[in-house]
Amino acid sequence: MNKEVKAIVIDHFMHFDETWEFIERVKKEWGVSVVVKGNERLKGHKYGDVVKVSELSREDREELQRLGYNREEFVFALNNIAGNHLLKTVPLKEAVKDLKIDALIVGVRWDENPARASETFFSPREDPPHTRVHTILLFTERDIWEFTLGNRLPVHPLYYKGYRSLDDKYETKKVSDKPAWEQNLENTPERVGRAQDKGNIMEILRRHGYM
Ligand SMILES: Nc1ncnc2c1ncn2[C@@H]1O[C@H](COP(=O)(O)OS(=O)(=O)O)[C@@H](OP(=O)(O)O)[C@H]1O
Repeated sequence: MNKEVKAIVIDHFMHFDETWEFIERVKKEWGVSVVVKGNERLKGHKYGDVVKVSELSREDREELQRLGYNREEFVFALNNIAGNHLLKTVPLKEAVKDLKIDALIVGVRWDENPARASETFFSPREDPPHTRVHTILLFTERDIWEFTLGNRLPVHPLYYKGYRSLDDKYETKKVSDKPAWEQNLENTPERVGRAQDKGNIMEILRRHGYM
């Protein structure tokens, strides 16, 4: 892999241990250069803590204002708009800015969520200015597994254990005892084990820079 190409991992402080082990393994085996970026201003909070907006840094308060969030508190978790935005989108935007990234390749797909269904392959963004490059928009979940297993690509160990779509360790649920690729991919929802997909959270988050 070209050493100039960097992979960015957004650390929302709630990844599974297996996710970090997997990242280390891929780094070593594939020689991928990985940059880890989190919202360090929020480090130290624990999952479920109630965070007061008035105690946030100016940057984070401004981010919540832009989002139209006007409550006084939010829960430190990914299942709500404020927590998710500050822990994922904000560090992502800061990484794009700090690393002076022109093009960010993101693995979102049309069929994952209605909020992603009209995404384009090259998607210009303003805050900060860059282009999102969505190379696998047209893949189905089945296509992903056929490509991954067919080419013997490394597989995150939790997919063997019945998880179907992975995010944080507190709220991502295992949905079967079968490996992800042996599940009924065509007739059951891929992201049912994901808290942040409830309601229209994803749509609002995406308007503000979410993946
Ligand atoms: N923590 C973190 N760090 C860096 N990049 C990330 C992260 N989470 C999601 N992504 C990117 O978003 C793509 C879609 O994955 P998900 O649908 O699981 O994302 S999300 O959690 O709803 O954003 C995902 O594509 P894949 O890596 O192909 O799954 C990534 O490009």
